[in-house]
Amino acid sequence: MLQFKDIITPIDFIVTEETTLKEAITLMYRKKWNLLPVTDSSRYPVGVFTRSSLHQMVTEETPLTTPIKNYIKRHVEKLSVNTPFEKIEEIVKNSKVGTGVVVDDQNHVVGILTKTDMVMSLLQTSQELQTITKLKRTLETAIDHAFDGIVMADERKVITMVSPPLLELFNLPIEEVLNKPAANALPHLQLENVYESEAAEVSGFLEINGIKYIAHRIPILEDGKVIGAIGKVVFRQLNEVSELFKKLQKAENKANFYHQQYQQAETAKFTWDHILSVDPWMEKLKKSGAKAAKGRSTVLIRGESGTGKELFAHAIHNSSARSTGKFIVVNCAAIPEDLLESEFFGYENGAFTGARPKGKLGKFDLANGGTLFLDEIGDMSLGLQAKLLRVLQEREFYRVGGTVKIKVDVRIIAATNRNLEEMVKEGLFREDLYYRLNVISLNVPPLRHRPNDIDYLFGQFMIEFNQILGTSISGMEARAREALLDYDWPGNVRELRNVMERAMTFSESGKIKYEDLPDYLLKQVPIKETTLNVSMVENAELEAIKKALVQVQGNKVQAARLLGISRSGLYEKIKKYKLG
Ligand SMILES: Nc1ncnc2c1ncn2[C@@H]1O[C@H](COP(=O)(O)OP(=O)(O)OP(=O)(O)O)[C@@H](O)[C@H]1O
Repeated sequence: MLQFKDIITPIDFIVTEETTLKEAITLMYRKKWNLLPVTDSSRYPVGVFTRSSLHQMVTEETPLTTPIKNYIKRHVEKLSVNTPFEKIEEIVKNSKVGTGVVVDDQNHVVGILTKTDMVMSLLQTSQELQTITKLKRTLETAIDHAFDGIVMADERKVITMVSPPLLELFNLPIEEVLNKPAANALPHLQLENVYESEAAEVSGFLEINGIKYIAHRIPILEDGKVIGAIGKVVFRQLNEVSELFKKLQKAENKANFYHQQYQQAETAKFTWDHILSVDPWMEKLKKSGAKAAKGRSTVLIRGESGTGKELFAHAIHNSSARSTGKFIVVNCAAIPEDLLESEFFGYENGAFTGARPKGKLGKFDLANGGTLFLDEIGDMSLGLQAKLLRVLQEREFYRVGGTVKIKVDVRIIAATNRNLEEMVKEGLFREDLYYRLNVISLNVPPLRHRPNDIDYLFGQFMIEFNQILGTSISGMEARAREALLDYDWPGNVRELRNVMERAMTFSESGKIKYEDLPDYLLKQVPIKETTLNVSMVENAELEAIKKALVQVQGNKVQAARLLGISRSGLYEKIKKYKLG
């Protein structure tokens, strides 16, 4: 009779509390395991080191030489090597973890047992079992609960069984797979190969939706004839551990890395294709931006923080005639007031104490022949506004402490999330500069006004973060999705991106769950715009009003003019639709 001990994966190493992070990663990577049993020197179990322990150490940037002892999970899911075989089905069904630690009679760790191990051994030893129905039921239970994807085909190369994780990975409904020829339903797996080769094989790394996977193809042989095939698709733990390993080696700092890279490189990294959206208004805005790019006029990009204003600036530069020139970013709010002038115009030798002896080039010099992106222009002091206006008018300037006029050919793109008109009224922003900058104005709508984008961006960021983080998240629970759609995203796309990154880092199950979302987001009382009972015509009207308000930054007089209705008419509608 088949026993547990016949199907476990034996261990040929000892991991103790003193094992270092580096050794643990190397082992997990080499063995392709998602759990290491930790023992004392006599092999008595003391805990387990899991994928999430590893994740935590990497995220905390723990040095590679650190012992793993403080990151071990002390609760060990133990299985006796003498467990009767009939209990397998029960264990597969009830165990919450995908991998158990196997101990012998003396409580020594002798191996580990994964659900996939069980399935594979059951398949290979099927002839030994007498009752076919029992085998089938056990097999189905195991397949349903296996962590990896499993598929079986019969002698006609038709699929007879498939596991849920595999369907999830390829995003296929079961009807399109079960009882269909393997070559049509799951062409990427190439299961049909083994009917000819009669030998088991393993694919290289394959990829779908940013998730890397490996396909094992195993022929089922009877009297030298292939009577079926089994495909095993390993993606979850393998992917995560190997990606983490690679990432650690490169000492890569995920998102920050990309951000710094594009900020420092002085080139515009993004094009129109990087501005992801399915919103018709955004599409229009991208077209207007592309048109504006062709000229040399100043462009003013407006919109709330995190809506993608900087992306627009990059894309304009990249699709302009000066795309081979530099793209220089200045965040007007981030530079201390007393340094702003020299940042912009540079300084001559010895212009002030502490200045470098050779002088310094300013952003206008650097951007010559290219584009200067002035982010947060609304935060610039009045004094500097006057100087900027002069450069924009005369296209020449003096360095700080300099006497020679410098001529430059720079295109200005400015961005702000502040209400410049109000600032002009309050005397905080120069009116003449406002008109100079506001030649072409693009108003990027906030995310809450483009609900279809919210859903679309989840999917796109999921693909991107699967690649960056090395995770294999294939979807989102309905409840989590609802919570995210209900939220009003004050931080716009930047916030959505961060929430996705966080949720994908914390997710343990291959799907983003409600619990993976930050608390502040769940506690917010949703804005119930959708509970308003409006007809289709009214809905169109509501949309038009919302768009007009976004376009003019909430200025109701301008919005009414844009819509061709009276101001009081607009106020009435705002009240009706509860927009105010
Ligand atoms: N449509 C979009 N598609 C993909 N990514 C986007 C989109 N809009 C914004 N992002 C991402 O959101 C983040 C914020 O974008 P960006 O810095 O361009 O916003 P911003 O409006 O300039 O913000 P701020 O006003 O705070 O400077 C970036 O990581 C950017 O890549």
